Amino acid sequence: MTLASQPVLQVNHLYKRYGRTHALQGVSLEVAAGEVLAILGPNGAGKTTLIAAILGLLRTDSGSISLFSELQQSNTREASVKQRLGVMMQIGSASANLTVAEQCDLFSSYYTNSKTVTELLTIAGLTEQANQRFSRLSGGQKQRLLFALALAGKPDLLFLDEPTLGMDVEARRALWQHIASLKAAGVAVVLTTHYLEEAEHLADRIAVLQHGKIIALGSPAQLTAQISGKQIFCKSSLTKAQLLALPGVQKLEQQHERFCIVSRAVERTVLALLQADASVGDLEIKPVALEQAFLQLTHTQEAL
Ligand SMILES: Nc1ncnc2c1ncn2[C@@H]1O[C@H](COP(=O)(O)OP(=O)(O)OP(=O)(O)O)[C@@H](O)[C@H]1O
Repeated sequence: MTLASQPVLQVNHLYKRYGRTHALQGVSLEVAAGEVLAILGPNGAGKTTLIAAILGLLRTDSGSISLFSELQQSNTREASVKQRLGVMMQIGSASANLTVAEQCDLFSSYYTNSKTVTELLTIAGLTEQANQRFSRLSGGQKQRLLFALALAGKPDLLFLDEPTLGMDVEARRALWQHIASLKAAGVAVVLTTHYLEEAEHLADRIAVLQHGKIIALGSPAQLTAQISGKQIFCKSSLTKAQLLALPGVQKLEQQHERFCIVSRAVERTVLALLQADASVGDLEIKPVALEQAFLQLTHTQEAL
């Protein structure tokens, strides 16, 4: 491995217990410069614990974390490392009484090589709201400001926890574009999201966390390829019960006038469908969506 391709973050066999709860059970992962890693997982999976451990905000039980190729102590980070990290705060942790410009000024002052207040206002799209108090902003505006503040120190490694929560579609797309340009500039990004479309759109790799373990790690295409099923879209005069009874069918949904049938034996399902209903129309077969892959992965694991 060349120096340029050294991971900016390496997590090895990380364990953390809270009393009898195993929050992290041997988590290992790496993130390279210019890579976007999405961490997905159901509530309580250990996402927040993992990110807090990486940031040095808690003492882990065992395992190791390296940042920028340097082994880190469990619950502290040197100033030189902090200068290279960007973290998007939760809305509740921002100072409600400061104005937008004051928040930008405060965050710029933490870093030796920082963006200016004007630059941060532009990133947030809040130049006109510079003198408004944080508490007066809409939910989406607050999220945009918190995103901009995370960039105040021109980070090499950026952590985004549910970055587009509460944003409308337009603001979400704009933020996605911004993340893509950071990635192109070599910034490594670790993000958590509940929007699978977001993970699919942004992430080079997705780590699926459940009960403190990584149960799947790979590109969105690799994750969906792990799932044997395919989606069959069609218009049909059969009833839902008849469609569900076709061979190989795992799941059925009605989407406007079309059905979406998830099948683990697509050829057999389609053959039986055509035999049972000669009027089938608008037939289309697609790989399963990431959402189904995610549900199947987490359910399979739950059943083990
Ligand atoms: N300070 C704590 N004390 C005790 N248990 C904790 C503490 N923090 C987290 N836990 C437990 O550890 C497990 C992992 O929690 P964590 O908050 O990391 O999950 P998460 O994936 O971030 O969940 P969510 O999506 O709901 O935010 C959960 O069972 C949680 O109850």
